[in-house]
Amino acid sequence: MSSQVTGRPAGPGGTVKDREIAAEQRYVDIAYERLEEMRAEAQAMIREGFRQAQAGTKAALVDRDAWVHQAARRAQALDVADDGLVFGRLDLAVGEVRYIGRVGVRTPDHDSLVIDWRAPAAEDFYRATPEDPRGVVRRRVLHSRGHAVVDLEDDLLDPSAADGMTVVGDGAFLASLARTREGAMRDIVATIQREQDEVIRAPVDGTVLVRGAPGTGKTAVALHRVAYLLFRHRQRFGSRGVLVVGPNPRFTSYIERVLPSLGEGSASLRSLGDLVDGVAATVHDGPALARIKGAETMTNVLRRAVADQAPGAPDELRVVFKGVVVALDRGRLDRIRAEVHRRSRGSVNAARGRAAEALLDALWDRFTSIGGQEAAEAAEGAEAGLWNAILAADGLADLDDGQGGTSGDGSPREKFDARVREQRSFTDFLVAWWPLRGPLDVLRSLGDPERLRRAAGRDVPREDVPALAASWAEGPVSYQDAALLDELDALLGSPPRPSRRRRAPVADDPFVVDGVNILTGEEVADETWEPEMEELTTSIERLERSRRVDDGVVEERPEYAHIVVDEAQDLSPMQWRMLGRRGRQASWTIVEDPAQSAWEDLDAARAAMESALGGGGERRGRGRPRKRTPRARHEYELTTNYRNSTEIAAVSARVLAEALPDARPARAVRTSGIDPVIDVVPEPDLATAARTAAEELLDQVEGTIGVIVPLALGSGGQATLFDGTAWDDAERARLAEGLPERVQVLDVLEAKGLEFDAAVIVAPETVAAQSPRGLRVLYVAVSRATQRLTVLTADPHWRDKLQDD
Ligand SMILES: Nc1ncnc2c1ncn2[C@@H]1O[C@H](COP(=O)(O)OP(=O)(O)OP(=O)(O)O)[C@@H](O)[C@H]1O
Repeated sequence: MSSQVTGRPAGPGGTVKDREIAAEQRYVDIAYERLEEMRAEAQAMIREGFRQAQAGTKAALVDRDAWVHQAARRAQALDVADDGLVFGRLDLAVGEVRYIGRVGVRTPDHDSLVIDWRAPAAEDFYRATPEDPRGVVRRRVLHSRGHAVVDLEDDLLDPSAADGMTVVGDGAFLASLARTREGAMRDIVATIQREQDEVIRAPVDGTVLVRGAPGTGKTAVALHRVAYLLFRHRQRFGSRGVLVVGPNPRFTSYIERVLPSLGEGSASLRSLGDLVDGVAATVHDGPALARIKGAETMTNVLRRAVADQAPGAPDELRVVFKGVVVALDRGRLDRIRAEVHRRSRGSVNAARGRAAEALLDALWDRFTSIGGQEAAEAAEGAEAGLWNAILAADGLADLDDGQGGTSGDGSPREKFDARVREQRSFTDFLVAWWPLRGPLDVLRSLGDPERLRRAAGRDVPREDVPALAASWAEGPVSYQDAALLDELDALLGSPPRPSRRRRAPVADDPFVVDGVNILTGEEVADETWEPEMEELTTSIERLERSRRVDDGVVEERPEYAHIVVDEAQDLSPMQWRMLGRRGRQASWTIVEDPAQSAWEDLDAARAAMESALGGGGERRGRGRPRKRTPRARHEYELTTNYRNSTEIAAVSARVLAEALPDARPARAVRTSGIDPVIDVVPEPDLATAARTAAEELLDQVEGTIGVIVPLALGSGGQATLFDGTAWDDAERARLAEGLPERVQVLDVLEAKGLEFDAAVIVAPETVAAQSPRGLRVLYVAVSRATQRLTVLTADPHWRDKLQDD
C-alpha cells in the first residue's frame, strides 16, 4: 500500500495538495458549467409557463401549472449552489467516485455529476467511519470560496484499499470550527458528523427527540433535518408546511439564513413570542410570574375569564311585546350566560347566536309567566273587535280569519321571537352583553384585580393576584402572555373573518345591523352580491406567494405538517399547549438540553409536551376533530461539543457540576491554548469593567462579542436587582454606547442558542440567584463563546468556583 501525504514538494505543479486542488477544480468547473445550463433551462421553462398561463384556458393552465412549479422550485434550488456547489467526494472500494454537493447536477444524458447531500447515495459521506467504512476508501471534503476550491481534507477510511491514493489534510475541519462568528449561523452541510446525520435522516413519522449539551449542533442538525424532509418528502411537508420555533426573535434572526442557504425558503421561522399572529412579545416575566403564567392551571383561569360578564355589559334586558314590558335581571342573565358557555365549548364568539336564542327562550318564559300572552291576546281581541265594529258599520267583511283572531304567520312564539329580534333594544343589548371579544381584550380585562380574583379561583394564590393583575393592566405583552393569548384565541374562537365571497343579502334579517351580521361579525353585502366563483389556486399563484415568503412575509397556518422546537427544555406547559394546537397531526423534531432549562417544574412541562405531541390541544380554526394515533418516538443524543474550546468547556463543566452534579458534559474537540479570564470586581464597578473587557476583546477577536448580563426584572412583583446596577434597557444601552455593532449586550435569556467569538459574563452570582434555576441559566451563558471567555464577578467565591484548581 502506498499513499501520499500532503505538504511534500511535488515538482513544477506545486505541492501534492496543490495538484489535487487543481484536479478537483477542473471537475468543479464542469459541474458549474452544467449548473448554468440547468439554470437557464429552468428559467426558460418558467418564462414559457407564465406566457402560456396568460394565454391559455383554465384546463391547460392546470396542466402547465405543475411543470412551472417544478421549474420554479428547481431554479430557486439551483440559485443557492453558487457558493460551494461541490463539497465532498467519496472514493469507493469498487472504484466508483461520487461527488456530493448542495444540489444534484446531472449531464443532459442523466448521468450524475453531483449528488444532492440529502439523497440516499450521499449518506455514506456522513456515515462512513474507519470502524465502519461502508465501502468507502477515502472521504474528501472540498473547501471552496465561491467557485474556487481553496482547500482539501481527506479521511482515509480503509487504508487496505487505498493503494496509490493521495491523502491530504491538515485539520481543516477543526480549523473550520474555530472560524470567526459573524452573527449569523451557517450551514454545516460539508462537515455533518455521523451522529448528527442519524438525526437528520431519522424516520419521518412520529417524534424525533434530540438531546445534547451546549454546542453539540442541536440547532444546526434540526435545521438540516428540515431541509432533508422538504427534499425527500416535498409533497407532504412542502404543501402542509413546516414550522421552526425558537426562543426569541434574536435567535430566529440568528438562524434565519441557514435554510435559505440550503435552498429552502418555505419553512416558517417563529419565536415563542411571535407565534401568535398580531402578537410580538418583547419582555420576559420574572421567574415568579412566569411560573404562574406558564402553569397549565392557567387554562382554568382563562376559561373563567371568558365566561365572566364582559366589562361594561348591561345588567338588565328590557323588550316590549304587544305593549307588555318583558325584562330579565342580572341574576337571570348570569345563569343564561353560564349555561350558554357550558354548551359552547371552544368557541365563545361563535356562540352569540346561541346566546340570542337563550335570551329569547328566557324572555318568552318570562312573558308567559307574567301572563303576557293572555294580556296581549286580550289587547289584540279588543283591538280587532273595535276594527270589526268599524268595518261592519262600513259594510265590509269581518277581520277574523278563523285562526284565533291574530294576524300574521306562525305560532305565537315565532311571532314573539320575530318582533323581539327586530327591536334595537334587543340587538344593542346582545352586542354589549355578548361582545365579540379578542384575546387581548380579555387578558387586559384581567388587569382589574377584582375580576382576576373571580377568574383565579383557587388556581392562583391570593397573594399573587395583585402582581399578576398589574402585569396585565398595561405594559408590553410578555413571552408567557403570548401563550395565554393563544389559549384565549382557542377559547374565544376568532370572530369570523369577512368572507372573500360576499353573501347574498338576506332580506330583512333582524340580526343585520348597519351592514354587519351581529351574530357572526360578518359583513353583509348590500348591493354587490357576487355569485360564488370557482376557486382555482394555481402553482403560479403559490409561486407569487412563496416569493413574498422569501421577502419575509410568511403566512401563519392554523396547523403544520412538521414542527421543529428548539430549546424545548424552556417551554412552559402553556407554551406546549400553544404549539400542540399547531401540530395536532404533525410529526415533530424536538431538540433540548434539560440541563439548560430555566423552567422550574420540568415534570409538568414534560406532561404538557406529551399531550402536545400526542395531538392534544384544542382545535384552532374549524373542522372536525381528527382521530389521534399513537406517535412513534425516536430518541438521539449528541455528544460532541463543536462550539467551545476545551478551555471554555472546562468552565461550563464546573457550572454544570454545581447545577446538576449527575449530568455529563459533552466532549469538546478543539483546544485553543487561551484560558478564560475570571476577575473579581467591586459590585458598583461591574458595568464599567464589562465595557472595558469588551473593548479589549475587540482587539483579540475578529467576530462577535456578547456581553451577557443578568435579567432586568421589571414590574409585577419580581425581585429587583442587587445594589448598584439595574440591568435594564437603559443600563444596557449605556454599556453598548459607542461600541461597534459586533458587540451585543444581552441578558441571559436572550443569549439562549446564540454564540459569539468572545463572551463577557457579568455577575454570575446574580444570574445564579435570580431564580431557582439560576445556575442552569448561568450554564447557558458560559457556554456561548467559541474562543474567549471573560467572567466578571463581585464575589470571590465565584472566582474560586469557576477557576481551574
Ligand atoms: N458538524 C459540524 N461541523 C461544523 N460545525 C458544526 C458542526 N456541528 C455543529 N457545528 C457548529 O457548532 C456550533 C454550535 O451548534 P448549535 O448552535 O447547533 O449547537 P446547540 O447544540 O444547538 O447549542 P445550544 O444548546 O447552546 O443552543 C455552531 O456554530 C455550529 O455551526
